[in-house]
Amino acid sequence: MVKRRVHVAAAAIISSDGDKALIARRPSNVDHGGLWEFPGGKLAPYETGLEGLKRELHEELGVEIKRAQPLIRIHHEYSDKHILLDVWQVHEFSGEPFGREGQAVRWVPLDELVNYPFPAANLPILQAVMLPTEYLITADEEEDEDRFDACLTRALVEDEVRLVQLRAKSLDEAAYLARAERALALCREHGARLLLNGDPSVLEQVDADGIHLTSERLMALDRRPISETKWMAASTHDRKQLAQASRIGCDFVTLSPLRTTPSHPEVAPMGWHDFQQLVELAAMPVFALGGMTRHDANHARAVGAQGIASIRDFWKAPDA
Ligand SMILES: Nc1nc2c([nH]c(=O)n2[C@H]2C[C@H](O)[C@@H](COP(=O)(O)OP(=O)(O)OP(=O)(O)O)O2)c(=O)[nH]1
Ligand SMILES: [Mg+2]
Repeated sequence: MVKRRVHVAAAAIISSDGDKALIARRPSNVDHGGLWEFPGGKLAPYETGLEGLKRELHEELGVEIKRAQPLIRIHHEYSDKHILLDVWQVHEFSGEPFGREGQAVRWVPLDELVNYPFPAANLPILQAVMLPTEYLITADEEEDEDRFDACLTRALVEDEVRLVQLRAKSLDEAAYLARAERALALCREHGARLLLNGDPSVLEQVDADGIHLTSERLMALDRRPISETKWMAASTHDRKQLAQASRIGCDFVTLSPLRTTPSHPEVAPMGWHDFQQLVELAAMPVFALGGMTRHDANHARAVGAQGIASIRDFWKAPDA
């Protein structure tokens, strides 16, 4: 049997304070009935994703989209069909949403979305909704602890970074743990999440929000090494590593190098075209890495990425 291919546009509508998303309950008599969903529906012939989404949100909720940005595209095999979920983040709309088709509609705090039953294809959408567009990676060569704290604090306060990876391969274990505790305190103070780049067991010593695996660690694993209550990210560079990240259940990944960087001058950059092809295959949010700055975030989103990851663009002393 050739499976039907269905292209669906769906919306993560975010409240103006940025804290909640609007979800709806599917009627009990349709497929995935009774489960919660991001409002939207199937595209009509010749409609683009955004055109279809505008029509669906008008029909289902009575709202008009004013500003929207691509969030994530997910290909998912259901037993009877292949579905492409083309998800947009809606930042501005007019009208007061209500269930025009009689469906229940609810604003839910982002970190409570996981408590609602969604169709199987939706897991990466929940991760994408919870993640910011920028991922700071701390500078490895940083030796002075006061300067480290100052640089991290500046990025948290001035750049409003909310997702941080502590990468410090040159430190010995005791120094790394000490730096991790301080970084965690600073991140907590500013409402940011901290992932530790290292062996997963490091989470037993520092209660950070998750782990970031090197591509080498990623490829050596045969299952998820930490509980679902922590985040797990990984560094990837090609299709094989992306497939492995998906197999062991990474919540998100970085994909690099997009451009040539001073830290890896010998590695050939993939450029936006190849990057886009790889992201389309990925089953989780992907951050573009390698010569990226905040100015690249919109472009990264337009080709399907969650956003950008960078060391250099965020790592500056306060007076620099
Ligand atoms: N809208 C939406 N559909 C989802 C989500 N997750 C998911 O697997 N789906 C699936 C369920 C359906 O098979 C398909 C969407 O179809 P739909 O029933 O919303 O289509 P529609 O609004 O055009 O409704 P209809 O005119 O066909 O009745 O995508 C989601 O978060 N939102
Ligand atoms: Mg629908």
